[in-house]
Amino acid sequence: MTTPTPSAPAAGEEVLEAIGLTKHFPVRRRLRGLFSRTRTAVHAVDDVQLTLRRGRVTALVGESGSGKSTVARLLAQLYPRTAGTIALHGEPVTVRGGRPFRAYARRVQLIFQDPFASLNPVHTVRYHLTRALRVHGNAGRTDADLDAALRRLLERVRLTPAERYLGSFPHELSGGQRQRVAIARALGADPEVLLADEPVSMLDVSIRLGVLNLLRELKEQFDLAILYITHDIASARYFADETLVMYAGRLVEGGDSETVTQRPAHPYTRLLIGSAPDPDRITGDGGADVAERGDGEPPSLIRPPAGCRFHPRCPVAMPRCAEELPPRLEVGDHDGHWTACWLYHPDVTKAGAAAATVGGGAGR
Ligand SMILES: Nc1ncnc2c1ncn2[C@@H]1O[C@H](COP(=O)(O)OP(=O)(O)OP(=O)(O)O)[C@@H](O)[C@H]1O
Repeated sequence: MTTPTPSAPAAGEEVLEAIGLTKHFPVRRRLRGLFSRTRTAVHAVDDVQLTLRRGRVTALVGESGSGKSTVARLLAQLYPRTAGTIALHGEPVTVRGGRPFRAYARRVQLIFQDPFASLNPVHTVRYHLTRALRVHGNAGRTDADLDAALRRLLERVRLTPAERYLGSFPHELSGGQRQRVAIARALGADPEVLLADEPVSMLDVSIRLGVLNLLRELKEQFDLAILYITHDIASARYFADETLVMYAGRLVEGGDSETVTQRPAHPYTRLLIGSAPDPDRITGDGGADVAERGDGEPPSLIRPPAGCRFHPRCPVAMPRCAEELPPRLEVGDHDGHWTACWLYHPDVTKAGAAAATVGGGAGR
């Protein structure tokens, strides 16, 4: 793991940044469309800006299909992007396979939702961890070095005594233990960034908190920058320092987790938080799993709605919302709290204030 040195960057320092990150997946044309000039594409991610900082968890929250996993895969450089920049410590990076990819993966590791699928069933824990250590040059020179490194990794994810787990195959472990092995494997690279794509959503409710607490401890111990992808906004409040809300491929709100979850500004975030309680939730208060909510459908990402993508479902949409894309606007209640919603444009807030003065009504 990164040992703090006098020149080590301070906690909170920017590690990985996405600027205007965009991914459109081309759609294969049917015979009828072969003669048409228009190319169709799934607009999975559009113009995403985000910054991951040392020692901080950033949650990316949204319903199924909103583009969260695509953001993680783009940040991991597993997909080429359609547009935008990914910068590591301020340096734009684009890598496609080979040695540069390995060097990048040493610093930026991805953890998947399903630890069973991501671990090879025919190999033991020892094999998986040894491979990660070797690929990233952290296995040492002797067998004793390797043994010590393996033990350290398992201790870090609280799988002790190590001997009990090293010879196990994935099917011999519980879901939580498998996810801990997947986390240990990621740590084998000694990364600065962990991209955790729904790391607990496949796990039993009773063990989710344990795995999130482990990630939090690791974040603190090693000053990791963590992107936590989830559809459960309540767990974002519990676990993340900052929360970003994604709808239909675009970010619609962001700020510190307490503010975004307690004083949501965007009508979509409000809907997320106000929806029916979800029995699968990690914590008992507030928030819900939008993927399970019944009201309204996310839009087609092949022909996304003009203006604000949420306007067809929005209970307070104005004519402008269907025409113009809202920019990021300061909400004004807390430093850094922003939303992409016309309700927060100075024109609208001033008109609201005037109406409130005259009639004592109108507000957001
Ligand atoms: N390889 C691909 N080819 C074409 N379309 C894709 C591809 N991968 C994702 N998509 C589409 O991009 C959109 C965003 O998908 P993505 O998996 O990123 O969403 P998500 O928010 O992570 O959803 P989930 O929580 O279900 O994983 C979806 O409409 C999806 O169908």
